Amino acid sequence: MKPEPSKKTEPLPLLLLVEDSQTTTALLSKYLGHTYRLLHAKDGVQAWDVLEKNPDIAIVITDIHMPNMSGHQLLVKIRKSDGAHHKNMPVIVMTTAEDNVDRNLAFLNGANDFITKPIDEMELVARLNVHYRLARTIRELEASKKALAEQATTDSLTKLKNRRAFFENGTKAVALARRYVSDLSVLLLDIDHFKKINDTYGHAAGDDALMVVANILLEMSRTEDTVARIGGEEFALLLPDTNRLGTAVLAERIRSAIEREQFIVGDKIVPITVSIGIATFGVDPADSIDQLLGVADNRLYLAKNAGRNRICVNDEGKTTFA
Ligand SMILES: Nc1nc2c(ncn2[C@@H]2O[C@H](COP(=O)(O)OP(=O)(O)OP(=O)(O)O)[C@@H](O)[C@H]2O)c(=O)[nH]1
Repeated sequence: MKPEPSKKTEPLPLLLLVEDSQTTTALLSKYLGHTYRLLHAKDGVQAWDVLEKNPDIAIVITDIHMPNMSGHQLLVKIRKSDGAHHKNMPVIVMTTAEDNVDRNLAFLNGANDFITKPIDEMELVARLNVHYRLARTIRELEASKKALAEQATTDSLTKLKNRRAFFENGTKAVALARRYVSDLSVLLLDIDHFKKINDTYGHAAGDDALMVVANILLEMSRTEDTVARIGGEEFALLLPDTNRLGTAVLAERIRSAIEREQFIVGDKIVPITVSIGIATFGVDPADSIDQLLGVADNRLYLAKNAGRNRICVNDEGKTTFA
């Protein structure tokens, strides 16, 4: 009846027993000591303290009537807590067989199950195991859900945000900038003659070059910016609270940092340069993230046509606002 740990080396799960009677505590310790590592608290107040200090507690079994803080009050506190871990903790209450009022109240307060006193060892272990396994499965499902959501918005090569995440964040950012009349800019960057890097040094070297550019972009941006790879050798930055002057300064800083980077393939230093177009919401004729990126794309095209390795900040092909 042991709760099968998922790996052989995994320690026994941690169980918090909340009980003021020494006799019951001794009995349950005897029943459960082989299958769980036990922590003990004499009332709800102590139990809460132990829970706060031990985030790896996997399951709680609690008496109802205790001094200071009852099992009911403890349950309410657990279910109302901020951390998802406590909130979803399996809690089993101990009641007497005839105590259906307490039992029903415990369920209303968020208990997962109950066990009646006098306690039957087999039943106790079986019920604990069911709830332990269920909670573990839920945790695993939640972790894979989180990982899948992360994957859906991440570029697999550079680990930057992907095109989808850029447009999702961009749509929200445009709505915020419109509502609060705040600054919002985009910066669109394309590696120059990237095909030549691939053709001359191979696809793996091309991938390395993409990583180099990605890392420079991450280093030079703020945490609230979205840095995305939105195409093969095309990157876009979403810059909240950044006006067109600030964006032009950042664009030039990025261009020059990439130009200075010593990108080495084998024993050769391979120069990488980029062309950049920028656009600003509320200044340029754009009502949506698609249109904003469209304006930046036209300017990127102007930068390419003007000879590459340059930024373009307006429709006249200027490189600065000076
Ligand atoms: N290594 C590598 N290459 C890629 C990846 N995605 C797209 N590419 C290549 O990127 C190149 C893009 O070439 P082009 O669109 O002609 O542009 P370019 O050579 O950068 O020329 P300009 O943009 O005009 O300066 C193509 O050779 C694609 O095969 C990738 O993930 N890894």
